[in-house]
Amino acid sequence: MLPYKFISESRVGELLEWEPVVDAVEHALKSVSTGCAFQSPRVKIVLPESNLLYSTPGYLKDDKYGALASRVMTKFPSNRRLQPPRSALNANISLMDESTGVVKAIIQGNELTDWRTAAVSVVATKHLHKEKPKEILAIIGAGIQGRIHAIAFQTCFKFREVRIWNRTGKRAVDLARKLNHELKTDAFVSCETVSDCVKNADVIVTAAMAKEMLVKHEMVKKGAHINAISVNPSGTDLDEETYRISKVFCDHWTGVEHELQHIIAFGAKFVGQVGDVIAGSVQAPGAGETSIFQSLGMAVEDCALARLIYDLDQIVK
Ligand SMILES: NC(=O)C1=CN([C@@H]2O[C@H](COP(=O)(O)OP(=O)(O)OC[C@H]3O[C@@H](n4cnc5c(N)ncnc54)[C@H](OP(=O)(O)O)[C@@H]3O)[C@@H](O)[C@H]2O)C=CC1
Ligand SMILES: O=C(O)C1=NCCCC1
Repeated sequence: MLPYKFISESRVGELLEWEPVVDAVEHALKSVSTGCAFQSPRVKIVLPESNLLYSTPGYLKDDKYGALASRVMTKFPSNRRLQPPRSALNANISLMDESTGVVKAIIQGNELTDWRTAAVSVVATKHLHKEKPKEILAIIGAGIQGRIHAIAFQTCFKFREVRIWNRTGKRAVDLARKLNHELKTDAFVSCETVSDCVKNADVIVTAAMAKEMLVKHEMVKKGAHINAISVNPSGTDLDEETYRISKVFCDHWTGVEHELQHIIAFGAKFVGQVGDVIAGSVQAPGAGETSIFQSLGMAVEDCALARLIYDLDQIVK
């Protein structure tokens, strides 16, 4: 018998639903603005063959989603070429008792990472693109994050049209077809060019990990909101001018200082954390202002989800 609970990927998948996940990450995002988030910048170790090991410990002080947790994640990009292919990112979370520090659960963390990242983009869009049109969504990248963002956004906002572009075009075509079938809709369409995908979109998600700047400022509608998900110190999915002309928001300042110097060097001005807008200390972008949420991911988001999963595992049979 293990001295802690083990919660597998499949159990996590059974337990999660969008409404509570969005609520949990909204608490986590707000906590950075209210003194309830205790976390450090992400620790990253470069392994042979440029593989990566990340560690993100944190403590979220919150009645509903408070938790002490630490995530260990690896990024082995060549996993996608294995037979059968495996996810490039693999994560596990240890959840500790808040009064003793003793580990009470190990949670497999890939589903958690996918859901929380998409839910964070949903919350950023809700607060930074408030009362603005949400008719057309453009998704750049049909990998794991592209897919989960498509599902989360369609569940939470119901866009009239969800366009998907991917470097390997067939993956976008297949994803659009599969999602139309699974969600019983015809809203999902694939696009052959980035420009066709982004044109007139109200909201854009970039999750392509690209080395080239795929989205150019002239493609982006004035007043659109962009969720830039990719975490890539050597490149961005958006061009420099898009950063310069937009109001740029982050999840946490320490992450910006630590990991986003290349974007600051473009002349991007970070105006606040999403949590500052939720807490009311920074204004949301106005009508006609284009906004970017530059997502990095942070420990307190994992804390909130680990707590939600642990609590649900106790009550859902
Ligand atoms: N902000 C956060 O909290 C999180 C961020 N991430 C980041 O999100 C990004 C996507 O992750 P994930 O979906 O899991 O990865 P996947 O490996 O599942 O998908 C990668 C996607 O990027 C595309 N791509 C790779 N290289 C290029 C290129 N040079 N030009 C254009 N497209 C390219 C791939 O296209 P193709 O199919 O043609 O290969 C594919 O669509 C990563 O940068 C990851 O680090 C992930 C989790 C959390
Ligand atoms: O989920 C996170 O946090 C990630 N961190 C760095 C790389 C991509 C995912």
